[in-house]
Amino acid sequence: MSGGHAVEISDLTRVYQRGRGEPRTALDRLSLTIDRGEIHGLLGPNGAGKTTLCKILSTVLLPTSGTARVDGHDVVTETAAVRQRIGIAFGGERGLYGRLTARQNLMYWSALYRQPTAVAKVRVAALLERVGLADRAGERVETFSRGMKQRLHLARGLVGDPRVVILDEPTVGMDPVAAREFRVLVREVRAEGRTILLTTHDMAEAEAVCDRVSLVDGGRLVKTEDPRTIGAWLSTYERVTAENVPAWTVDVLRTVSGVVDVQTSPSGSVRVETDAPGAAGEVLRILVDAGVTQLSTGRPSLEEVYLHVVGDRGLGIR
Ligand SMILES: Nc1ncnc2c1ncn2[C@@H]1O[C@H](COP(=O)(O)OP(=O)(O)OP(=O)(O)O)[C@@H](O)[C@H]1O
Repeated sequence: MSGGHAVEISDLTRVYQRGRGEPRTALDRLSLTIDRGEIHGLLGPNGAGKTTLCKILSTVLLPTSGTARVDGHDVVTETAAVRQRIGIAFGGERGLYGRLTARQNLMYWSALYRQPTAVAKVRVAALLERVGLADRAGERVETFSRGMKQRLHLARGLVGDPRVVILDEPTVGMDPVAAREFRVLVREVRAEGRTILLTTHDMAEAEAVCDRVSLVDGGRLVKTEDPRTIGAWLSTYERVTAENVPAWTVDVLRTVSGVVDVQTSPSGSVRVETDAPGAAGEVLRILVDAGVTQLSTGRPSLEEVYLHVVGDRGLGIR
């Protein structure tokens, strides 16, 4: 094992140039370090640059400028060393052969890693056990549930015994129980001493599984946070909706500390967003004092909180 961090990204920039069209900057001087044995979340909306970063780290795409190192090895000048150390598992159907069995899929990947068949057989059996698919190993992958396919993806990512595992949107489309089981598995993979980079656009997932989370937007690193901070953001955001609110009360609500947005409709209904503890309580008190009787409170969605944090620029969140 080399010294330093598991992943070191410095001023990484990637510009896509399509024909004569406008160049598109997918990564913009992004710097980030990931410690060994860490589960690092990369959280961002569609088009933030997450997949581009994963592709550069796995040596299938060249950066325009800047550097990235995996386990001390440069992704551009030491591709062979990086490929030996990195495993990648995509979400969805990409890269799995539905008409082959789970075991055959993994044997195929082992062959790509040039593992001798006898060694591969032992390793594949252990991996299928590891991800809870040993009893379904001989079945065609097309019969698998979404969660089972994803566990097979993870096993595929582990075929080369990598130091760093990249999981690109691993739980997209999974039901909540399967997603929770998958996160347990991810933690077990970390417990084996591996480092995990997990991309997601789901704040709750980032909070549930990651040791640290980096928010990316428009190819830039917005900030790296402890996931508990994200949990705190979620719990401080509250929304109050009310009907038949007098106009003068709306003006008062706008002055309350912790109120970040007040939306009104012609019918007299009002929606107030708050981002500080106690602010929603103060809003309710003002409304009740003004004689408003139709009131409700709730929490905004994770996506709305995310947009507030990175700045709402109309980015498409799934
Ligand atoms: N091959 C390409 N040619 C041109 N532009 C591209 C190409 N690949 C990605 N882009 C652009 O680069 C930006 C970042 O894309 P990227 O796929 O890395 O984002 P992402 O965060 O992974 O989003 P998603 O969650 O949708 O996959 C987007 O604006 C995208 O349109």
